[in-house]
Amino acid sequence: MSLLNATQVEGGYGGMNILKGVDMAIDKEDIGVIVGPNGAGKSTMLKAIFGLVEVNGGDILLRDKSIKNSAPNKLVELGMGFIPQEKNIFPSMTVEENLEMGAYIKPHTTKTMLERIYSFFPPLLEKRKQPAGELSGGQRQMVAMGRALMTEPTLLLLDEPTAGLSPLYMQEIFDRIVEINKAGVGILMVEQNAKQALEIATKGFVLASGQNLYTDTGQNLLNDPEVAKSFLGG
Ligand SMILES: Nc1ncnc2c1ncn2[C@@H]1O[C@H](COP(=O)(O)OP(=O)(O)OP(=O)(O)O)[C@@H](O)[C@H]1O
Repeated sequence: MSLLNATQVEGGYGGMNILKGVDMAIDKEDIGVIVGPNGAGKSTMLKAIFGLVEVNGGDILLRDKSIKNSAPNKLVELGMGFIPQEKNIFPSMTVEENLEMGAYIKPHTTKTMLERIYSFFPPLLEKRKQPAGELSGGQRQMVAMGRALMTEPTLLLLDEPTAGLSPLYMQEIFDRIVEINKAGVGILMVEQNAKQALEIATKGFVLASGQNLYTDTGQNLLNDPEVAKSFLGG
């Protein structure tokens, strides 16, 4: 049984299908990375899984049950977390308030979860009383990830977690993602920093024009000359 099994997903905006039959399966042990050119439908696929984009065809199963077109709040209750690329923190609230907001469906676990989040992201403990908007880009991304982890998801969806970060912070975020995965959370993320992301990917998906072009382990995609030439900058 896959944690997530999306088959032949069609969907998009206003009746127009951006996704034209996309397949994607993720297990608990997996770090799945979606790469591909601008406009390929990478973000649209994540949003379709999280109920933010209408799915018109195919199916999306979470632990063998269809969640197609389920509302995001229901999906959070079922163990899914989603971190959008933009506006993923409340800048005027403190780091800790941001994290506490994440625990809304399980308020009784707040204290334990805060401790767990601070162990994943030590810099956040130090800055817990500061407004999140004052933090560096990498630390703000940690707040966004921490907030999503407060509900103890089993599947975490991340839309370009390293966008706009320096190479050092990028690697730090990827390292944290590996640790979160090792703690038992399946990962599916969209990345523009394709090479570095595929390094940690157990599964890589190259999307183009709303379709799967290549699906393989991250390492095999990195070693594939065709993929390297067309999608990884040679
Ligand atoms: N809210 C929306 N309404 C209508 N069309 C949209 C909307 N969001 C995205 N699109 C269109 O859907 C297509 C796929 O967009 P998507 O954001 O999924 O691409 P992507 O592969 O994530 O690329 P990028 O790296 O540019 O974000 C694009 O043609 C885009 O213009």
